[in-house]
Amino acid sequence: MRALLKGLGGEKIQVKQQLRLTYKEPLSEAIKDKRKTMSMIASFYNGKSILITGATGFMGKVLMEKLFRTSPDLKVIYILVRPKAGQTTQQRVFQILNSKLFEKVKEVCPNVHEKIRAVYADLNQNDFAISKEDMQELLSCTNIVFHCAATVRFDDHLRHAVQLNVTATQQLLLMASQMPKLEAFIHISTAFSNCNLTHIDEVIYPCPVEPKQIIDSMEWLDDAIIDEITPKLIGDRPNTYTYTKALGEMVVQQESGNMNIAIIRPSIVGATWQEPFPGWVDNLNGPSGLIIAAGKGFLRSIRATPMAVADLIPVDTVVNLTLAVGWYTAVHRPKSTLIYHCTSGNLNPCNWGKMGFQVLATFEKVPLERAFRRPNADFTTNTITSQYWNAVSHRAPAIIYDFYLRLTGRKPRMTKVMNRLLRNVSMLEYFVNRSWEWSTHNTEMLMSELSPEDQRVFNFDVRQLNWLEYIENYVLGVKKYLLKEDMAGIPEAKQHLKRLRNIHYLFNTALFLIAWRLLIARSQMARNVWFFIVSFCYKFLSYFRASSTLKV
Ligand SMILES: CCCCCCCCCCCCCCCCCCCCCCCCCC(=O)SCCNC(=O)CCNC(=O)[C@H](O)C(C)(C)COP(=O)(O)OP(=O)(O)OC[C@H]1O[C@@H](n2cnc3c(N)ncnc32)[C@H](O)[C@@H]1OP(=O)(O)O
Ligand SMILES: NC(=O)C1=CN([C@@H]2O[C@H](COP(=O)(O)OP(=O)(O)OC[C@H]3O[C@@H](n4cnc5c(N)ncnc54)[C@H](OP(=O)(O)O)[C@@H]3O)[C@@H](O)[C@H]2O)C=CC1
Repeated sequence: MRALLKGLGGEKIQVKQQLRLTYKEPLSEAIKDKRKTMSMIASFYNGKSILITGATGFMGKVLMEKLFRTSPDLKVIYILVRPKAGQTTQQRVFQILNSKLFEKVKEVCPNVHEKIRAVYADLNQNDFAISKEDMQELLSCTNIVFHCAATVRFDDHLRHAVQLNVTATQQLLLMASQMPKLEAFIHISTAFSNCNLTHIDEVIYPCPVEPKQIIDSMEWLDDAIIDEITPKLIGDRPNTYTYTKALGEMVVQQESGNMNIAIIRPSIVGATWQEPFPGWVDNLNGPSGLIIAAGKGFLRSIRATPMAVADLIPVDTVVNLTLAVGWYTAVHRPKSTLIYHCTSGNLNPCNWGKMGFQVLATFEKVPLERAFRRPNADFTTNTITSQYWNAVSHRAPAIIYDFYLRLTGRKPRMTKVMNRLLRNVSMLEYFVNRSWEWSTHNTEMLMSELSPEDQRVFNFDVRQLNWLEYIENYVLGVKKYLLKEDMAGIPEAKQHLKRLRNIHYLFNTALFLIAWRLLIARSQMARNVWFFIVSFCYKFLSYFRASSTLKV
């Protein structure tokens, strides 16, 4: 019962008073009734002080938005922000609050700017470079911590990846352990932290070298030695990102003390499915960059296994699960650190073939503006054909285009762009040629613990996801929110694609004629074939003309 009342959070006192005044029936019945009509999770966050790291990131923004929209009476959200790209922390917050993503929030929570407190912090620094006063406030007031900040770059130097994904996590846990009002600490990891395995359970798998040893060694090893030992340390993982996220989980386990901690492991996080509106996305990570590259006609072929599971998960689904986990961890206080897989493959699988097909089908209807070539990408499954297509469909057109730019007195750039794209694609290939299985017992258990209202408001049931619709909205979202293209430009974009098609036909015909001309100039055999074809056509035409004259 206490847990239940705690779960009612901000409305706790109000509900108690109401019950005392009006009812004489047992409390449990009344609360059961209340459960049916109100969101326990939403009311839990009302009145709370919440600390979010990584709030300026893709997932962090959606997390804040949902919190403000569903729990407008929350006390404050502290966000750890650093200045970036010439913007102060305040300017960055201002920009986020004034973005399209936050339009609905402003209606529900008009004083949102008063409830968000940007704390200057750099997670790469000691004590995060947080001022003494700010630190004091954070330590004494915080109820819930959501740790989303990370470096998600696959090619990050091990030193930097360890600093952010391991050391900063350790420091944040140390901070959290000094928060007297802390109710839950939620750590966002990745489903790919153990991508060296094919079946992944909801447990922490230890890495051979202890995180503490890695953290210590990063302090005295120089970059050259780190570069040399990196492949040995990461072992059969594909990059420093997945390796350091696995170390981060070990740190969480080791430093958990008696805090209520949970770990969430999302798979490939994509655009929003439903909330606050479908298709919202604002960065190039995961599939988004490749969707643009395909839509603009740069990407024509990718080495991928069409039948491999595309374990995409919409960002709003991840956020709903995260908030439900925050509530459950604080209210039910599980004895051990629970791990929640936020994946789609085992409940509602989609494969890369289906996804690629739907991406191209959407571009047929809604093309991107100023494409380099027509969107016409395909999957290849082996390295040799992939290299062939890279040469023919990627590098050759780039070289020809650069030649054209030079001829017209402009600076060549396409070869550089193409090389960068191919490098990026090669880093993602590991993930599109394999399938994984994640067990989801904890996530399913949590779903069954939610009231019908919570299941609706904090929906993380991916079985309800219609992939074709989702992918179409994703592509539209990439066009609208990421590339900021106007839908009014679609007829012009279609016209541009028609021109590109005509140029393509013209180019191919010219290429064929030139090749043929060169061939017949050099080979007697080609000349004989040519004369045979010409005389055959001539005879056929003469016969056709003669027979049609006879009929008349
Ligand atoms: C049958 C028909 C078939 C048809 C077929 C059709 C096929 C066609 C259909 C195609 C779709 C279907 C297939 C999809 C496959 C998807 C696979 C996804 C797998 C993902 C697995 C993820 C698993 C793990 C999940 C996780 O747990 S991890 C989270 C995910 N993590 C990542 O996904 C990081 C990856 N990326 C990097 O690691 C770095 O990106 C790196 C790569 C090193 C590059 O690095 P670099 O070359 O430096 O390039 P960028 O830094 O990206 O920047 C470059 C420039 O863009 C700029 N720019 C960066 N941002 C932004 C931003 N916001 N806004 C604006 N600009 C930005 C930046 O300013 C810079 O501009 P500039 O400075 O040049 O002016
Ligand atoms: N996106 C995905 O596909 C997946 C993501 N995840 C996990 O989800 C979490 C969030 O990812 P996502 O939102 O996509 O990532 P983003 O790259 O969009 O966001 C990363 C956040 O971390 C912050 N950050 C990075 N370095 C520092 C620093 N030195 N000091 C302060 N803040 C810093 C960034 O701040 P700034 O804006 O200043 O750079 C940003 O707010 C991560 O833990 C990631 O591992 C897990 C699975 C898949």
